[in-house]
Amino acid sequence: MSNSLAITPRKNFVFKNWAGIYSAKSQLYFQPTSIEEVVDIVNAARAQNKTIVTVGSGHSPSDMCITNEWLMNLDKLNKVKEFTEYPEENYADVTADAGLRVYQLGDYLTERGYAIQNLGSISEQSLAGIISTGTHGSSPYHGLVSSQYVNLTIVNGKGEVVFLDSEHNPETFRAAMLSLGKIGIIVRVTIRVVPSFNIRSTQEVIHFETLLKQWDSVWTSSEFIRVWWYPYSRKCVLWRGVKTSDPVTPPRRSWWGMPPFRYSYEFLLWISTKIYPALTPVIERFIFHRQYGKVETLGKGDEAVSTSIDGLNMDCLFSQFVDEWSCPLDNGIEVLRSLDHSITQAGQNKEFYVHVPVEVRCSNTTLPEKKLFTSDRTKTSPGPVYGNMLRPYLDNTPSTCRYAPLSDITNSQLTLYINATMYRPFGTNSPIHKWFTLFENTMDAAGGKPHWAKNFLGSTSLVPHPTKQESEYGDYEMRGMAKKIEAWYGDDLKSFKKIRNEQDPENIFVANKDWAVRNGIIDDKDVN
Ligand SMILES: Cc1cc2nc3c(=O)[nH]c(=O)nc-3n(C[C@H](O)[C@H](O)[C@H](O)COP(=O)(O)OP(=O)(O)OC[C@H]3O[C@@H](n4cnc5c(N)ncnc54)[C@H](O)[C@@H]3O)c2cc1C
Ligand SMILES: O=C1O[C@H](CO)C(O)=C1O
Repeated sequence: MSNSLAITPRKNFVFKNWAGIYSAKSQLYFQPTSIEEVVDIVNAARAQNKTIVTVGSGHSPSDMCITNEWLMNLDKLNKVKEFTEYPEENYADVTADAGLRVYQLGDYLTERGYAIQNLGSISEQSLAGIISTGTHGSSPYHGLVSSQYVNLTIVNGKGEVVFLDSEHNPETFRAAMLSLGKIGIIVRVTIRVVPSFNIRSTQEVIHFETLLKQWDSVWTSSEFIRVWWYPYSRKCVLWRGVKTSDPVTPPRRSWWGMPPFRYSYEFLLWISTKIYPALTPVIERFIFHRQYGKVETLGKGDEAVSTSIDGLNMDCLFSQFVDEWSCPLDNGIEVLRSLDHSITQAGQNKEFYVHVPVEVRCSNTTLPEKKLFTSDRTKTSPGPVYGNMLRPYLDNTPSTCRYAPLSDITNSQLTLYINATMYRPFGTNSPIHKWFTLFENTMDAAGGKPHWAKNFLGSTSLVPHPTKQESEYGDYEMRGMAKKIEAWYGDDLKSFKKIRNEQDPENIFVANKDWAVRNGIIDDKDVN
């Protein structure tokens, strides 16, 4: 085991996450340029009894990447290594260093006529980070982004380079596909990609009640679909997209996309947060009308054609807290009615106000038993070409949904995601505790679980040994959900922990221990 290093780390580097909520000064900050350097750093950490957090693009909203010990980032391990086309099968596999960002891979693939199959709202993430917390987009056909990954190479806590796929170490592959950085450092990935496609989307303004009335059919009406809910306006924006080979059209006009109006919106949010919270519903209605107009447009929404990345990504506006949960889509009407009622009541009682949009999305994380036939696919064929058909142990979506072929998909196959966003105008905090607690209780009662990356709060009653009283926590401070997480994930969590202990017996990756213990991923006794 080596104690000296060829790579020179930076000292006292301060990491701040994208939202700017959390920051920490690490003792040493490494940006390795090769897998060999990653191995050397892990071995040096073992020799010096240090822990390592690997951070991707730092887009996780929570404090999960916060550490005062060693911090690693793979922005300099970012080359495409191999690109293999399978023309008979109508897909290609691309192997790249895990520090490459999603948008960088997108650019590489566009030049070769290929595209990533499905994405979330942004493309800033690293290829390792995007799978490590269970990132998803919104589609009745596609699941977690990790379902597009064919294999991973990790450097584990013993300094070993381990190749993982469905045949080699499938159980470790399941753990590493959603690992929260706790199984090993992902250094290389292979992703299955499809011929490039554009997306023809329609954007309709609909009444909230229309969404609920159409619940049974709307989610399966398009390959890509998402809803932005504006509770005080009682309106939703229904965005639906299909693959097309048609050329890109000019982008939709965006009121808040223009700098003076964007600033005005943020300023109004600041006033409502700091001076007069009861203005929040008025501001929501004002900006909704500016951005989307006053007229309902069901069936006559405005159309646009964009590249796949532009179509799937969105303008996420300002620094924000986000609390996102999944639950069975079948429970959606009940959930939305309950949230709608609570938001209205809270506003009337001046208890709390919410920011918008509340994002309502779906995914299909069911998996077929056999590889799908792909030889007859065209550039615009809907649905996934799976990279693997294994469910990550820590997949937070309902495990009871069963696979059905595309033509037979109904709401029962689908996961509902609801994302509660609270902006931080000009980087200042908004109160979130009352809203997020109500949101979490509602989603929990609907059979939900939190997205691992986000600012879920939990409660001291859910943490075995809370270090503070409830009253000592800050408004937005995560209390943790260990007891719930243990109950929800059961044997899957036990398997994850067993594999974690095998891959990282010296606890090199138990750096942000507080986050992991308060959420039941690590047992306190194992790391003391
Ligand atoms: C504006 C915005 C929009 C978003 N939109 C969506 C969305 O639409 N859908 C969705 O599901 N999520 C969304 N997210 C969440 C985001 O996709 C996840 O937080 C994702 O994990 C971030 O990737 P990253 O590269 O920034 O990873 P980081 O946030 O840096 O790290 C996340 C986790 O991955 C681990 N990790 C990073 N690199 C490695 C590595 N090489 N090896 C092992 N572990 C590693 C870290 O240790 C950490 O546990 C959004 C976030 C923001 C801020
Ligand atoms: O975490 C997320 O942020 C955006 C919303 O602004 C999004 O879609 C997430 O998911």
